[in-house]
Amino acid sequence: MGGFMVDLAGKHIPEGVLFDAISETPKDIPDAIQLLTPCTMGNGRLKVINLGRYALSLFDMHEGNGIRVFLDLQKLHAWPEIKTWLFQLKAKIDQDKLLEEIQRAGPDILGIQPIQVCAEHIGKPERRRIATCILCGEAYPAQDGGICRGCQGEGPYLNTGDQEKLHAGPPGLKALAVEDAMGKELLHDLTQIIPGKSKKPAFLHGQQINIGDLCRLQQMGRRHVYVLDDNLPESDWVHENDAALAFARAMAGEGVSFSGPPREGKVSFTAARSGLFVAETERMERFNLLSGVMCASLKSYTMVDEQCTLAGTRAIPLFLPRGDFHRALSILQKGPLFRVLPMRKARVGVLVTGNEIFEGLVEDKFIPIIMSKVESFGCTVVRSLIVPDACDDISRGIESLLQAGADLLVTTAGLSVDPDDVTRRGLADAGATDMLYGAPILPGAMTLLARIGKAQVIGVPACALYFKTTSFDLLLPRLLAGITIERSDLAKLGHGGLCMECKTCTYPKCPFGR
Ligand SMILES: Nc1nc2c(c(=O)[nH]1)N[C@H]1C(S)=C(S)[C@@H](COP(=O)(O)OP(=O)(O)OC[C@H]3O[C@@H](n4cnc5c(N)ncnc54)[C@H](O)[C@@H]3O)O[C@H]1N2
Ligand code: MOO
Repeated sequence: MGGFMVDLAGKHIPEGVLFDAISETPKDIPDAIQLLTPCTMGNGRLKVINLGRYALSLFDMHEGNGIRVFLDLQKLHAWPEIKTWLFQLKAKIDQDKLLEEIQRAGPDILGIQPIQVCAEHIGKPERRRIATCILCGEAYPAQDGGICRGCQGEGPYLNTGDQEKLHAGPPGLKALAVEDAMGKELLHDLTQIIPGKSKKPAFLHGQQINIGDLCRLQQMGRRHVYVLDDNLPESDWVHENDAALAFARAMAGEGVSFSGPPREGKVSFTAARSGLFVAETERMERFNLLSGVMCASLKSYTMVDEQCTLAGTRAIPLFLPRGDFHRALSILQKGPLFRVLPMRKARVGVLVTGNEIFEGLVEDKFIPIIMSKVESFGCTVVRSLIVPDACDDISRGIESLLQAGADLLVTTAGLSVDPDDVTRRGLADAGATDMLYGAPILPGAMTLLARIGKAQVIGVPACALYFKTTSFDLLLPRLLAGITIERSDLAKLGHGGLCMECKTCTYPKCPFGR
C-alpha cells in the first residue's frame, strides 16, 4: 500500500525537483518511502510526524510545496478486506485476501491533495553543539540540558541504582551515640520544636559537640548523631545544604533574593522588591517530580510586598546522590523559576461606551469603579470619556485618550451579543491588534485584550458594574507588570476562574483566578 502511495505522490512531483518526505504514521509508510525514494530517516529527508493518519507527503525540499496522499475512506466500500485491515477488525492471520485486494485496488483507494509544508519542517535542522554527559559520559546535543535525555529519565531502561542509593544513603555516614561524639562536628542543623511556640535549629551544621551539649541533646530526645568517617566518596553525594544553595542560585530570578546558609537544610526566597510574583510552574512541576528534592512557592501572579516570603527549596535526604542532584539542576538550567516583576504606574484612559449612558438616560457608574481599581495600583487616570455605541465615536474616543498620553486603555461595556455591542469593532477601527476576545473567567467571560501601538487595551464587560471582583482584577496586575497575555495564558485561568461570589469578598486571599 505504501508503495502505491509513494508512486502516486512521486508522479505529481515535477521532473528534476529535489523532494523531502513526511510520513504521518510510524507504521509501514516510512519503510516504503525509504525503499523507493532517496529520503531516509538517517539522511534527515524523511520526517515521521505521528498524526495517526495513514498518509504521506512528498514536497519540494526548498519551497515546501508538494502533494499529500492518503487512504480515502469514501473509496474503500468496494474493498472490504482493506477496510477490515485498516480498522483492525480481524486478526492478520485471517486476512488472507488482503494482499490480493491491495494489488487489485492499486492507487484507486487513494486520495491526493496539494499541500504547503510550514517553514519549521522545511530544510535540514541546523548543526547542533554536542556536549559530554557528566553522568553517563556519552555525547549528546547540548540543547537537551545539563545532562543527556537518557540520564534525565527519558530512557527506556530500568535504572533503580539511584533510587536504591537514595534510600541507603552514603556509605561513609555513621550514627554515633551522643556520648561517643564529643569533639565531632555535626553534619546538619538539629531542630528543636516547642509545640505551638517555636521551631528553630538548636544546633547548627558544623558545630562541635562538647560535654555541655550532652544534656541538651538528650533533652531533645537525640541519642545518636551523624558523623562522617573518612570514607565518604564526596564526588558521589551532595550535602543537603550544598544542594539547596545550588538550587536556590538557579531558581532565583530578577527581584528575588535568598540568604545563606540554609536553615535546617532549607533555603527561603524573599521578594527583593514589591511587584508581581511569577513562577515557571511547568518546570517547577518537573523539578518536584524528582524524588529527593522539593520546592514550594506562592501561586504564580500573586502580588507581593518587598520582603515577602515567596518560596523554599531543599533536598529531602541529608545527602543526595549526585546523579539526582544533576537531574534536578538540569531542569533549572533553562533559566530561573521565580521572578518578582515591577508593576508600572500606568497612565490610564477610560472609554465608557453605551448610548444610554451617553444620552444621560442611565447615570455612569463605571468611571469611579475603574478609577478606584487602577488608583489602588498607583496608576493615574489621564482622561475619561463617555461615547455612544458607534464605531466612529469609539475609535475617535480612543484617539483622544492616546493623545492625552494614555498607555493603558480601559473600555467598558458593549462587549456582548447585541447589535449595539460594537466596542470590539470600534477598537479594531482604532488600530487594535493582537486582539483576544472572550476569557474563561466568570465574571468576565466577554473580556477583550489588545494593544494599539505600545498602549495596552482591556475591554471590561458590564459585569464589573455588579461583581466586586472580575477578570479585570485578575488581568490588570499582569498588564501593569508588562506580561504578554496569550490565549494559552487565558486558557489556564479557566480552572479556578469561577468566582464564589462570597458575601464578603476577600480577594486576592481566595482561590479565584489561582
Ligand atoms: N444573550 C446573551 N446575553 C448576554 C451575554 C451573551 O453572551 N449572550 N453575555 C453576558 C455577559 S457575560 C455580560 S458580562 C454582559 C456583557 O454586557 P456588555 O459588556 O455588552 O454591556 P452592555 O450590554 O453594553 O450593558 C449591560 C448593562 O449594563 C449597563 N451599563 C453599561 N455601562 C454602564 C455604565 N457605564 N454605567 C451604568 N450602567 C452601565 C447597561 O445599561 C446595561 O443595563 O452581557 C450578558 N448578556
Ligand atoms: O463577561 Mo460576563 O461576566 O461573564 O458576566
